[in-house]
This record gives sequence, C-alpha cells and structure tokens, in this order.
Amino acid sequence: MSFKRRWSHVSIGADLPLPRHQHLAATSESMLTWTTFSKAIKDARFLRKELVVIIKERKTRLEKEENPTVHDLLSGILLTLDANGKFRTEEDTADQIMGLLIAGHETASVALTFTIKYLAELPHVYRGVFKEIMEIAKAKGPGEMLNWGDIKKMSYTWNVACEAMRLAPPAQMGFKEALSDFTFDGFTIPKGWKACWSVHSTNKDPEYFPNPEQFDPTRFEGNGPAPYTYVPFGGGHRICPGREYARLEILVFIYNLVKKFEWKKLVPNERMTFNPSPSPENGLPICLKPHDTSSTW
Ligand code: HEM
Repeated sequence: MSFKRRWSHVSIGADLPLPRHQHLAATSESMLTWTTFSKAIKDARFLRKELVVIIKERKTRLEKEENPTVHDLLSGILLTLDANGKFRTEEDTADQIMGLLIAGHETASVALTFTIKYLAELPHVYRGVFKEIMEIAKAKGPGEMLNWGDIKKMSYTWNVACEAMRLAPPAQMGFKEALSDFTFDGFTIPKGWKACWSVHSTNKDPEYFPNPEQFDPTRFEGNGPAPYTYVPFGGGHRICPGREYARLEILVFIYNLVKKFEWKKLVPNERMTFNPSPSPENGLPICLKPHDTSSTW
C-alpha cells in the first residue's frame, strides 16, 4: 500500500454536524456583540422556528394517541409536566432542545478536540494512554465491545482528558444568582445579583494547581483536586447532569482512535480562538498514521 493511501488527513475541531455558529448562538446572544454573532443569532432563530414546526406536528400526533408514551427526547419533553404542573409550550420545548444540543454536543466536541491536540503534542502522555488502552484491547476477543469494567480501567486516559478540560474548559463561565447578601474578597454582592463564575481562572489557580499552564495528568491521581477548585462541569446541585455520559463518550472515542492510530498536527503553532468555546483556528487538522504501518512521518 502506498505511503499516501495509508495516511488520512482529518479535521477534528470543525467536525460538527450543524454549522458551528448554530451551537454557539444561545450563549452568544447574552455575552457577545451583536455584530460578531448576528449571523449565528439569525441561524439560531431560524433553527428554533423550524423546531417549533416539528414540535407542533408531534404534539398534534401525540394528542391523537389514546395512551401516548415516551419513546424519545421530544415525546419525553412534551409529555412531562413542568415545575408549575403544566405542559410546555412549543417555544419552551424548542428552547429545551436547543439548550441540550449546545450543552451536550459542543462541550464534548471541544473536550475531545483538546485531548487530541495534547496527545499530538506530548508523546510521553500519548504513550501512557496507548499502554492503558492496549492492555484493555489485548484482553478482548475479536469484535468484543467495551464494557463498563473497561471504562473504569481507563483512569490515566480520563486524567488526561480532565487535564485537557482544565487547560481548555469547553464551557468558559456560568451565572449564579445570589440567594442572600454576601461579601467575597472585599466585594459585597447583594441578594438577587447575578454573579459570573469563571471556569478558566478557577481551574488555573496556582494555589491548587502549581505550574498551572503545565499539562500534568497526575494532578488527578489519588483524591484529585480539592472540591470546587476544578470546575469544567460546574458544581453544586446544578452541576452538569451530562458529565458521566460525556466521560463515556470521550473515553470510547479516544479508545478507538488510540487503538488504531497515532497522529501529528498539520499546523504546528495553530492559534486558539474563543467564540465562546476554545477552538483551534484551522479546526485542528491532523495526519493519522495506523499502528500497523512501517512508514515514517
Ligand atoms: C465535556 C462535556 C461537558 C462539559 C464540559 C459540560 C459543562 C457544563 C457546565 C459548566 C454546566 C453548568 C453547571 C453549573 O451551572 O454549575 C453544564 C450544565 C448542563 N449540562 Fe453539561 N457539560 C458537558 C456535557 C454535557 C452533556 C453530554 C449533556 C447532555 C447530554 C449536558 C447537559 C447539561 C445540562 C442539561 C446542563 C444544565 C443543568 C442545570 O442547569 O441544571 N452536558 N454543563
């Protein structure tokens, strides 16, 4: 097989099924300028309108059923009463679905992109992940799928993904409402004010993460970081409900990628942009090399 046919060029960061700006729109509207995101907002509004049409059709169908049952996300949202004991409006349902698309897809895509980036840049980290993954892979029969026990064994790989999310958190910030007046670091925050918490600066506090810019997955060994010092998934009772699913998604993806390939970045000093999630400017193009080839880079 020729050198060229054995290698594939793929673009990881830009690999979203919807145009990237559609995923960004809901958060961008409140945080970023209208000029920068006017197209994103327009697209999001268009998507929301389309969703409302689909939701109306589904609602009509469900109303005609004698015993409607939940069989997917949309029927689940439509058949569940909200906090006020009422069924959701079509608009509210569309917002719920768009929220889930942004919360569940963009975030995991960013976490994977940066894990792949760091694995390309740090061969000793790649070797550690490869070793852990091949131990699991070698114990598997032909075609045997990963199971929960295998996922639990991928602790080093998860530490690597956690460290990637520490340095490049997919969600940059969030808002919390003060339930009572309080003083923090000399500033008084009155009850009812919205406080913006930053994942980025929390994750890089040198008091808890010495040499904060250095990639070091061993930070997560043992008991790992102290509570509320590492917050890519937020914290408290509104902590990300999708975090275990995200762990599964990230580990299964990395397992399958590392089992078959090593890779190198095609743009060595690719610039990172924030809009608002971190994103490699060129979409992190990489060159994949299968393990079973003797060709060199
Ligand atoms: C690497 C992947 C992910 C990251 C980094 C992430 C991050 C976050 C963060 C920072 C929050 C705010 C938490 C807070 O306010 O304390 C959040 C909330 C949320 N996430 Fe995730 N998330 C990820 C994956 C997912 C997935 C896969 C889903 C669903 C399938 C999901 C669904 C949600 C939902 C519904 C909320 C709102 C929870 C609430 O307000 O009660 N997330 N996520």
